Amino acid sequence: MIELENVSKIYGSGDAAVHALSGVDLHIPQGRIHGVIGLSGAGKSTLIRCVNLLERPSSGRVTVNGQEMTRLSGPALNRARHRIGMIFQHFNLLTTRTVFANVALPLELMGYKRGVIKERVAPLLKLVGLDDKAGQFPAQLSGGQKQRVAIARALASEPAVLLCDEATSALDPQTTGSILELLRKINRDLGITILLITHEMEVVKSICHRVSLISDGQLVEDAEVGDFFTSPNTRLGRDFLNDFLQLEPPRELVTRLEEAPGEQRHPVVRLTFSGDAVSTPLISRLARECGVDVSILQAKVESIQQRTLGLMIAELMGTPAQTEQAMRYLESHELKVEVLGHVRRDD
Ligand SMILES: Nc1ncnc2c1ncn2[C@@H]1O[C@H](COP(=O)(O)OP(=O)(O)OP(=O)(O)O)[C@@H](O)[C@H]1O
Repeated sequence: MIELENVSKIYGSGDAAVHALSGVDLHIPQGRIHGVIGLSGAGKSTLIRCVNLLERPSSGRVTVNGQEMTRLSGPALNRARHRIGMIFQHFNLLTTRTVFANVALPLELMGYKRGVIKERVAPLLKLVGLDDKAGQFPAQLSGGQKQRVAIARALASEPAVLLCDEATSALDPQTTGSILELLRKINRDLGITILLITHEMEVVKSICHRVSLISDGQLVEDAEVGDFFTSPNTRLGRDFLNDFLQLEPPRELVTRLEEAPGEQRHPVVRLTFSGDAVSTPLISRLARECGVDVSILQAKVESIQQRTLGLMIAELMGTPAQTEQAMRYLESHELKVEVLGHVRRDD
């Protein structure tokens, strides 16, 4: 449905050249919601704009709806773009047009007659919950309502694919939730494939089936959302996850953490666990089987797409041999164990 093969994009040339995308491969089957997440400047906007050729890749191949976009130009490219809707962070509505006229615009440009346009726009406004706002102007709408207009406009040409460029980044959390719910409904009921870019893990967690992580123009991870949230493969992925879960050791403890282990020190660990491990009483078993006491400093359980993810920061109290055995024991039960540092035993 959406296929990027070895796509690169270089802005400028010579010393000023910026390699915004390098050798990106991405395959998104029909009917999926795929998120691309990355830090600012990683290449997210460039990637999504290469899908409908708002940016033409410097090399590589882009295929959407079975059509090789990178071979098209002029009217053929315009026709192919009608099957690809797009929404933006700042909505990009025409301020002098009413809600109805904004949604009608792509149909007017495609040469549809007024009667047909009316027939098409009315159900779209109903779908996005704005059938009572047809005569209003963008300035009279809230941010969430403006994005709903933009979604209706993007759907007017009956696209098979919807591209969302940071579509909720300008919205408050509650409005974000309602826009994500609308996108989920569009995907489910209309079967539209959605590619979205975001810097917010909450967006990925809420609606994406699969996620890619982009860093310096390269895709460094590509995983089902449940897998990404339970065991990211890269340092950057773990940073995104820890940031999202906000499970850091208490500040007071961080100042006392030392890197080196030793006879007089206890390890402080971050434990990540999912599946059966969440409901197994592993902590009490550590005491019984390894002679290690566990002081829980922070803990939380998250539910991510039918999977439960547990996180804990804990101090393991025992001799170095006992705490080492405890960590091996936890790992043998599929827990991920990260040693954050060591604190002095007599602290
Ligand atoms: N038109 C352009 N000309 C030159 N460089 C550009 C252009 N557009 C983007 N870049 C550069 O390409 C790199 C990737 O930019 P891009 O906007 O794709 O990243 P992003 O992940 O979307 O960032 P943000 O989240 O801040 O929007 C950055 O180094 C950026 O400065």
